[in-house]
Amino acid sequence: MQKKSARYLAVTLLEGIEKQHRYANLSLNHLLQNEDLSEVDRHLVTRLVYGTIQWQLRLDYNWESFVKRSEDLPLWIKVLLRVSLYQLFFLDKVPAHAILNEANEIAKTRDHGRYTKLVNAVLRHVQRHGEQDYQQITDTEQRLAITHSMPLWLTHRLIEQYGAEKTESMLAQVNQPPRASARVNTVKVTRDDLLTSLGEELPDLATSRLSPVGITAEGGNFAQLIQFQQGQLTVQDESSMLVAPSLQLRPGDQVLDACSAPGGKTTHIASYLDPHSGGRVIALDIHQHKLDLVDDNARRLGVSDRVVTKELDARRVDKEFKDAYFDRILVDAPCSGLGLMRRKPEIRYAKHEQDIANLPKIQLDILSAVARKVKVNGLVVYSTCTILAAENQDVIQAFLQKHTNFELVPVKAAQDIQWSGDQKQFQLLMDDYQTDGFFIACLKRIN
Ligand SMILES: C[S@@+](CC[C@H](N)C(=O)[O-])C[C@H]1O[C@@H](n2cnc3c(N)ncnc32)[C@H](O)[C@@H]1O
Repeated sequence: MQKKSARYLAVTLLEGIEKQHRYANLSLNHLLQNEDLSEVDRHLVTRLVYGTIQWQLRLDYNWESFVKRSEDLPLWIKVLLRVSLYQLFFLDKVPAHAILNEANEIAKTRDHGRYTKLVNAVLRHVQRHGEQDYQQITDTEQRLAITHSMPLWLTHRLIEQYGAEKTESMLAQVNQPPRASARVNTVKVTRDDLLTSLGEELPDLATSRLSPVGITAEGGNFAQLIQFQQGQLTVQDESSMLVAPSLQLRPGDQVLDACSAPGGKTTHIASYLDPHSGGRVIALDIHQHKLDLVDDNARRLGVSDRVVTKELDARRVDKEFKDAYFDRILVDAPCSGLGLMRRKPEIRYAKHEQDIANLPKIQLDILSAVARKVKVNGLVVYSTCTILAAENQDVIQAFLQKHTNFELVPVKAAQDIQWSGDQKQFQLLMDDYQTDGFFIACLKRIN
């Protein structure tokens, strides 16, 4: 059998991601593990998959107007055109004739070659006329949506919330390659010692500007290092590392982590606790298979002695725990994840306004259910990896209206961090420190 080319593999993978709503990173890892590809081809497939998803709407804008009833075309043609245009516009080193030839070869293998002429005609046309000039789009929302490849409804919501200028700056950041980032596991090693041992292994290694336990690198993959297997570090975005310090933990605290899987924050919380003083974090999740990941992570990071996992819908905590039992509670709520668009570019197209409309109720229900379980003077931290007020500030406002025995207190961080907007509610945006978008609010029970 003829070996499949990198471009053919990228087209097939992208088709599957879109049709079956799969995660790009998981699908790509699976492909890279199962196909026998050279290093060059591995890089090319990775670039084609992420780049094409990132710029999808902008790429479509460049061909759709030349094709009648473009929406009726089979998905594989749309994907093939996107992958080809991505190479024409973004990859300087690939000659145009090679891109067109390969697209032609792929088109011949599908649907009995029925669409080969169309694919060739569209690509020749775009090659002759070049990329569209987006500055010509007079409507601001549409211009930003196309330029940065963001669905129009989402661009509209962001402009409404943050204004056009901030939205543009944020969106420009979203399509930049993110730095790799990891949290040092201080249970096993100090940051300085780990940096020394990582030495030359990773390019452009640096300490985080947000967290005293964060490290970043220009490229590379922290999860492939021996230090990862040894539990000296774990992969985590710098923004997520701000959650555990905001709980202001003490060694003997009883902590509830209401939505814990896969355990990034549970294990960070655990690093502040001392099992000999009775310190413990109970990690809940609605899915048992995800809790297995929390257990695996706790074992690898050497904190199993202070982590207890339990399958439970956090809205049902009443069945399991007495009121005022915990010193600290974290609700790292299920959310739209729109703050993660840099690392998961497909999120922006997979989420629709109606999916998001249902989330605030679930978020508020979880927060309200667990709030009774914290002691007087104890803290409940609410966090999400999204940037929409409906899932963040509005949830907090609705909670405070119903729970007059709680007040908002400032979010404590170990390092000086600047953010715009309400200073009591921490909303980090992707362009602030080139991290994921993240929200944290700290609620204190006052009686
Ligand atoms: C944002 S993720 C948590 C990430 C995690 N805190 C970490 O740092 O690795 C939200 C989690 O909430 C879980 N979840 C969703 N609904 C839930 C519910 N009603 N009760 C408990 N967990 C829930 C999901 O399965 C998911 O694992």
